[in-house]
Amino acid sequence: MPQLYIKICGLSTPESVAAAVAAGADAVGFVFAPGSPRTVDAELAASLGQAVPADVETVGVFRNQPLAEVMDIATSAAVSTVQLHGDEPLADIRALRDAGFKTLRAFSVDAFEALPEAERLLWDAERILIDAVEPGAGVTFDATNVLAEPPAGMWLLAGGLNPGNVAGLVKTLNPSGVDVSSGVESSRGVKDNGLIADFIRAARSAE
Ligand SMILES: O=C(O)c1ccccc1NCC(=O)[C@H](O)[C@H](O)COP(=O)(O)O
Repeated sequence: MPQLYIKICGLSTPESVAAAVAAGADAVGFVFAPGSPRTVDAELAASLGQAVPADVETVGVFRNQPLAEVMDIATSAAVSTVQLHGDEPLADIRALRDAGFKTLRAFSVDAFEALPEAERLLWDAERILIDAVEPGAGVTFDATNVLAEPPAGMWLLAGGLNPGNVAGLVKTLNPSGVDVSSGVESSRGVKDNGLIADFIRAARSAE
């Protein structure tokens, strides 16, 4: 079975990027969606990304921004992967892949459950992330329905994960990976390097 994919999101300092890489993260996320306490600009992300080894993905997180703006920022920041966290269509994901980016499409659990069967089958071929309704808020959601009908392809679980609950949720829901932001912070938007290491250790203990 492939190793659990672990993404640490919302990084904005060289220290937290180094902590995530040293602890064995598979991906580090930079938020480009406006209005978040974690928002960084392309220049800062590009400089943070220089310390990231090639086998660790650098993920730019966007929400309902025009595709041209996403391409422009992702290119300037030199991220390997684009995560779309709004209502973006499959066509945007395909355009980004054609442009050379790896992709990750986030759905709130509500939006995922509301997808018509035919559309859900299309998304099964993509890497997707199932999140709480408000991204980056550290809130968990009722996973009963996800458990009843989990995505068939590669999918990450997010939403209120922390070092104390991640192992249990991985064992119960069996996602391909996990994504965390608030649960590894000492205060909103401020990463705690000890919690980052604790989270990755706890997640790996469930494999
Ligand atoms: O982190 C944000 O502030 C954010 C803002 C706008 C869109 C997406 C955002 N984060 C996306 C993530 O990938 C988070 O890691 C994910 O929502 C989990 O967050 P949390 O519940 O805080 O662990």
